[in-house]
Amino acid sequence: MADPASMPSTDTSTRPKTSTVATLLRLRPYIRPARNRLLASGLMALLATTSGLVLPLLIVKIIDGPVADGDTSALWPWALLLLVFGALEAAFFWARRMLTARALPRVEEAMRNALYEHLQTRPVAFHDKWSSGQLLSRASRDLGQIRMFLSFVLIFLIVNTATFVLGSVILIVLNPLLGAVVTAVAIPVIVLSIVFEKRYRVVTRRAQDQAGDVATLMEESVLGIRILKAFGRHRAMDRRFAAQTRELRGTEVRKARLVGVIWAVLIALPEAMIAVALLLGVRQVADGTTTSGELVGFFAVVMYLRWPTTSFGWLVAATTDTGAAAARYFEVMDADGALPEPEHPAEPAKVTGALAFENVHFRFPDTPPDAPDLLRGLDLAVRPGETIALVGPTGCGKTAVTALVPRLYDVTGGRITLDGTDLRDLRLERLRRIVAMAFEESVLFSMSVRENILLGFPEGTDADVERALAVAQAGFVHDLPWGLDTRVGEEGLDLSGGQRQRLALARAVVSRPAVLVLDDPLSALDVHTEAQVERALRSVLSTTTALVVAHRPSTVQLADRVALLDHGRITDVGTHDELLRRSSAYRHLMAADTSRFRDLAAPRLDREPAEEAV
Ligand SMILES: Nc1ncnc2c1ncn2[C@@H]1O[C@H](COP(=O)(O)OP(=O)(O)OP(=O)(O)O)[C@@H](O)[C@H]1O
Repeated sequence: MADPASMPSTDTSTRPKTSTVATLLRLRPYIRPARNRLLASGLMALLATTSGLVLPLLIVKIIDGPVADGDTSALWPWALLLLVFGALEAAFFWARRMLTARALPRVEEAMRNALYEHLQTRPVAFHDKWSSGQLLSRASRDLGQIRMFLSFVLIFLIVNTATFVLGSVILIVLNPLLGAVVTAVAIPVIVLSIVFEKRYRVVTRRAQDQAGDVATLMEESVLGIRILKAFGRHRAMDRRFAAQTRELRGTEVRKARLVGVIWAVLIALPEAMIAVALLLGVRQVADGTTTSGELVGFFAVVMYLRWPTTSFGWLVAATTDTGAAAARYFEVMDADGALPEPEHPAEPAKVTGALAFENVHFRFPDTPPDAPDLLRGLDLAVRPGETIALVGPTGCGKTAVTALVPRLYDVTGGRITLDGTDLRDLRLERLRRIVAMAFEESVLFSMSVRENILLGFPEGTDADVERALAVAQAGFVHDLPWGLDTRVGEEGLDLSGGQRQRLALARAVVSRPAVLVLDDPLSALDVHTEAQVERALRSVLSTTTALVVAHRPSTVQLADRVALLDHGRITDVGTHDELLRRSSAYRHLMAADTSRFRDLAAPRLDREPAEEAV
């Protein structure tokens, strides 16, 4: 469970303040494969702008030449040139788009794949801390923003700046005084953009985080829709969702206001400068210090520079949005804490399955410093082929103990050994092939039944699958519309809790693992199906070392011995009967179910198991 204080939150005040440029520069490794295309695309954009800038110069020539002389026949070559440069501008723009059209989705794909791989390799502790909505919004919205920036904003930022510089040079050459007046606009534009970027950065980051929170709530509400409906809470959730979207809207409006202000200023400033230049220019024509052709040409260039100038505010905003999106992306990518792999991994030739917990201490990473460890010197030895039931009061750490065996978490003290080898000396991949797990909550993926069962054992055959199905008493899959090929999981056929649990059990046993860890794996089964599964499971457990979290006496029956977990330690180990005799704590735990347990000691299997709805 994540501690709210340590959750990635929408509070932007505590984050390291890396500049937008520094953050964007971190995109370089991803852009590298598309670098040549991006450069070529930038070149095309520059050529397009240069071709466009030639057009006003041609107009000067036409007005001062054929138009002033009244020589219509001399007009044609100029008109043709106008056409050629106009066509060139269009062709270069087309080439620019084509160059980035294929390359940039690849950059986005590479970044998304890197993020996915990173998430897959992060330890469970990382996922405890991050909400799925925040991760989803980073993988979708933020990466989309980065692609938009690379395909459009970055190029125009460079090209518009280059156009402005080139255009300013032309203006100053055409008319130094008017050119100086018009290009002086760059100074307030730059100053205002810097001020704007600083303020906008905070707001855009807040908006992106709030969008992530909205995604989280949306996802939780969709996944938990049955619970919300059953408890009649959908209206309350509506209100909560509306409150979050209202907050997001407020931030978006603030963003829009900031953009509106800078946009208005960046339009008004050049217009004011143009008005001043126009007055001065008309006087110059009247004085005869410039020709009307030169004045028209000058203003044609000025008009050409309007978009690069006015778009600057929008481009700065989009760049800042992207800086914040990239920061959010790298926040996830920078999160480390991966379980360390051994430098010199042990390579046991044969695994017998002797599992030993030696003075194990454990606390979840986000446990407050003043809270005691969850496991406080736990000792337990499981012999090869033995099944131990782990029993204890709710919340005492049984699930935590099981999670330590496949190293979903690492012990914080002591060690766990397999055939005498510290688990941390085995490569994770090797360890997770030795240890198979079935959790109480059985998650199935949107894949076929076969793929779900062979998830951790892809080389398994249909015979392996059939054997696992028999152990898990999951023959019902053959009655599904497409048998083993039926798609289940979120996008597939809905299965009952008991059916899911049996598939999860089949997934755990299919590879005949040396060590089997089962966290209350039969909790969703009716008593008769449970008894059948137990009978079939016994054959597997006779050859496998197993640790089984048991809440019900019927599950305890599977075990050779029972370990009682209390206050972070194993307080007693023995057979069920021994513990019933000597441990009042155990008797207390089992009391509620003892009568049922006695019944199950000789289960009546002559009746048909209750049917579970598909
Ligand atoms: N990811 C986590 N981060 C922090 N604390 C956690 C996390 N998971 C569980 N806990 C806490 O650790 C304690 C032990 O949890 P655990 O699930 O191991 O207990 P359990 O004995 O399996 O309980 P139950 O019998 O109810 O399944 C609980 O107090 C729980 O709130």
